[in-house]
Amino acid sequence: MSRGGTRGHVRVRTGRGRTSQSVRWLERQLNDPYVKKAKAEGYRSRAAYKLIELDEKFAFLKGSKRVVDLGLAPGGWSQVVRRTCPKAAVVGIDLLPVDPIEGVAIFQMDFMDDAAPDTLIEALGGAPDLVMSDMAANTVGHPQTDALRTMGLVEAAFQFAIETLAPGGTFVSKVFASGGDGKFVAEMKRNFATVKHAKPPSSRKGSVEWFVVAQGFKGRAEDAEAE
Ligand SMILES: C[S@@+](CC[C@H](N)C(=O)[O-])C[C@H]1O[C@@H](n2cnc3c(N)ncnc32)[C@H](O)[C@@H]1O
Repeated sequence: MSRGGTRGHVRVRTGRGRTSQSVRWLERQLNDPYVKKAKAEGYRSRAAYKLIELDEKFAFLKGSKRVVDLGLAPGGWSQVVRRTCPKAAVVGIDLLPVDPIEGVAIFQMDFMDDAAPDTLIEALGGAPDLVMSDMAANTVGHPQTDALRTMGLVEAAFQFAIETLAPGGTFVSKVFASGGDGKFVAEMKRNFATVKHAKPPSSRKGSVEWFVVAQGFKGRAEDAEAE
């Protein structure tokens, strides 16, 4: 390993001078200021700063009482929620195992499993006021397929949000490119008072990820009829 260039960036060299994909990933991690910041501040992932920056812009975390974290591994977003709202009940789900986080009920299961929504809501003990999804499908290296697979997760997360959120609640989700087709955006606008897209500074420029922040859930018609 040697230091190259005038900025003191770490360069990782492979034996034959060929830079493999994993070496490029390692080089990027070593040089990433958000990775260093996360380590210094005790966050498990640089992703934590995406939520922090979105909250600085849209102010949805403070006052949250029940929060769902979809695709939580390794746990940066849940840590941010717990630090901002220490009294909030938080439930998270991921395909991967996650080390315990105080105050967070963690489920290792597929969110697409039919039992997932009820499992999460039962553990939360009531309607969430914030549903967050940072889920991303494993990439297969074909950009259009990768985007479609992740948008499938986004749509499932959105469906879950509108079926479970308390009125006035917030849905925050990673989306690919500009956030799906016009029909999907229209559906979000029909259900929330405001729908905004943002790319926080910590989201890598080369990444096609964006975030949608939908605030002021209008509630379900059937709930209004039941009152
Ligand atoms: C970008 S990471 C989340 C990072 C996290 N927000 C943090 O702050 O540490 C995306 C996660 O989505 C999870 N994921 C993808 N598909 C899923 C599914 N069907 N059910 C549950 N989790 C899923 C992946 O396993 C991965 O851990």
